[in-house]
Order: sequence, then structure tokens, then C-alpha cells
Amino acid sequence: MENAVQQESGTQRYAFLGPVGTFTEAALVQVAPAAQHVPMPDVVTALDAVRRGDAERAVVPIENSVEGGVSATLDALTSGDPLVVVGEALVEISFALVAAPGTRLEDVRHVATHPHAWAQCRGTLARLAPGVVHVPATSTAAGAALLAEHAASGDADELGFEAALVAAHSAAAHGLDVLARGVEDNVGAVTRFVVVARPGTVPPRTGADKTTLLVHLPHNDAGSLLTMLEQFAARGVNLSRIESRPIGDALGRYAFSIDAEGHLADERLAAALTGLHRVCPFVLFLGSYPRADGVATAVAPGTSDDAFTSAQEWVAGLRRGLT
Ligand SMILES: O=C(O)C(=O)Cc1ccccc1
Repeated sequence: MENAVQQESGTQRYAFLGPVGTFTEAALVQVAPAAQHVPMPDVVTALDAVRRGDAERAVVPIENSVEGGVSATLDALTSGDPLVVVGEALVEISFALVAAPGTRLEDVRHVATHPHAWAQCRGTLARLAPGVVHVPATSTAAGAALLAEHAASGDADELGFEAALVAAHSAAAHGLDVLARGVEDNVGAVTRFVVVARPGTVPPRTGADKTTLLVHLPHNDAGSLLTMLEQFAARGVNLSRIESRPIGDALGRYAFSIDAEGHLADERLAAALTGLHRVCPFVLFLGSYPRADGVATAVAPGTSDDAFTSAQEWVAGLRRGLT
């Protein structure tokens, strides 16, 4: 079976946040090593490639243990033609500082990298190279690629940065000098990546699944957040992530991006969804998929599939006049 999946992914095109050497590529290698890997310049372009049918899947970062949610991904997933999450991968994150051959640490005043990479290394870099300034890049590897290109053509001075922060595992591959390794502020940080597809079939339930949703609050008064959360709590559904994103039409209007433990096929999760549908003006189902850590969903007493179906049968019986 695994071979069949592998073979199938071997013929599939997976768009990812490129270029080669990003953490996202490392996540893609975990989930579909045999697939065709198609680097994209940013998350929006990677997701749009799936929307257009130019790729079957996209792999993009969604959350990390230091900086929290990746807003660009959360927003791009939920605007435009529908997409769903069909899988996830976890990558341990460690960074290296690279520069054109011959550059000394004391020459480094500006460092190009992805904003999430900068946020995870700024403390260490401030100690290593006091006064150093961040130059935003679309990815870690994109900054390094520019450095390598300009070093080769001898016009590195025009670039506006002297170094790049890259994934430690690919530091050697850029053809640059490694000035420092392990420059992250938090050792053991992890980033979570999602595999995204066009809506269609939902991956089968494994017993260790997550469901991703976007929800608008029922009404804007005291207790509206609680009303939404009660839909999960009353059915014993635990949340592994919840964060607010501005809806964008007016100040103070927020949507909630949520990961719930469980699968659409779980009765307790289905019951939570029906509750949300009743009380919230907008609920977007963004997929049920196996958890990367394989941790089985905890089932509180009275929230198993059997408990839900026997309760439904009892009510059905009452309606038929049985007592
Ligand atoms: O830029 C990359 O290499 C990415 O894959 C995005 C990213 C950046 C920083 C931490 C985790 C993922």
C-alpha cells in the first residue's frame, strides 16, 4: 500500500516555497520524496499553482513553535478558490549564517532572510554582530541564492546585504562560507508544514487526526467567543491551535483559524461541526488529515462514536414512540 502511495506521488507535482534548500523543501522530502518537486517564489504562488491545476499538491509552512502562525499561509489558504489540507510534516529548525567567500563576521551589517527566520535568530545575531539589520527575503534560501549569484558576478556590494540566514542542513550547498552555525535563539524549535490540495476526497481517518477550520463568531457581544468554543468543549473535542486573523473589512472584525483534534468521520467532531454551523455565520472546512506526530486522539468518557450513535438511536426511538 505504501508503495502504491509512493508510486502515485512519484508522478505528482508538488509545489513548495523555494528555491532548493528551504526548510519547506525538507518538509516536502519527508512527505513525498519521489514526487516532482516544483520550487515557487512565495506561498501565494505555490497555493495558486494547485488552484490552477499546475501542481497536484503544495507544501507550505503554517506554524512554528517560536513565532506562532505564518500569517501569509493562513490568509492565502482561505482567500481565493477553495483548498484543503491533506497532510502535515514537522521539521526541527536550526540556522546558519552564510556569506560570500572571504567575508568576515565584522563585515556583516545586513542579513537577508525570511521574516520567521529573523525572528528566531535576532537575539543571537545581535550578540554576534551588534547593530545588524534584517533585510526581508521571500525565503531563507532565496537570500543565499542572491548572495551566491552576486558573489559570482563580482557585484556583491550592490546587493544591500552581506550575509544570509539559512537552514543549517543546506548551509554547505549554497557555495558560500559558513560564518556561524546554530544561531537560533531557541534550540529545538519546530516548524509545522501542511500539504495542500484541491477539495475532493478527505484522507481516511487514522485515529490520530486533525481538522482545520476557519470560523467567524456568532455575534459581536459578551460571550460570543465562548459560544463558539462551547461547540467543541461540549463534544469533548480538544483544540491544538487557535488564532485570530483580521477579516479585513473593518477594524475589530476577526476570524478564528482553528486546528481541532479528530477527523470529520469522528462523531464527536461531526457534532461540533453541526453545532458551529448552527451558531456561527461562517464556517470553512479546511480538511481532516493524519497528524505528523501520530498521537492518538484522546476520547473523553461519553464522546466515543458508540456513545454518539447510541444516543442518536435512543432519540430516534423516542420519536417513533418507543420509551
Ligand atoms: O525560508 C524557508 O526556508 C522556509 O521554508 C520558511 C521558513 C522560514 C523560517 C522558519 C521555518 C520556515
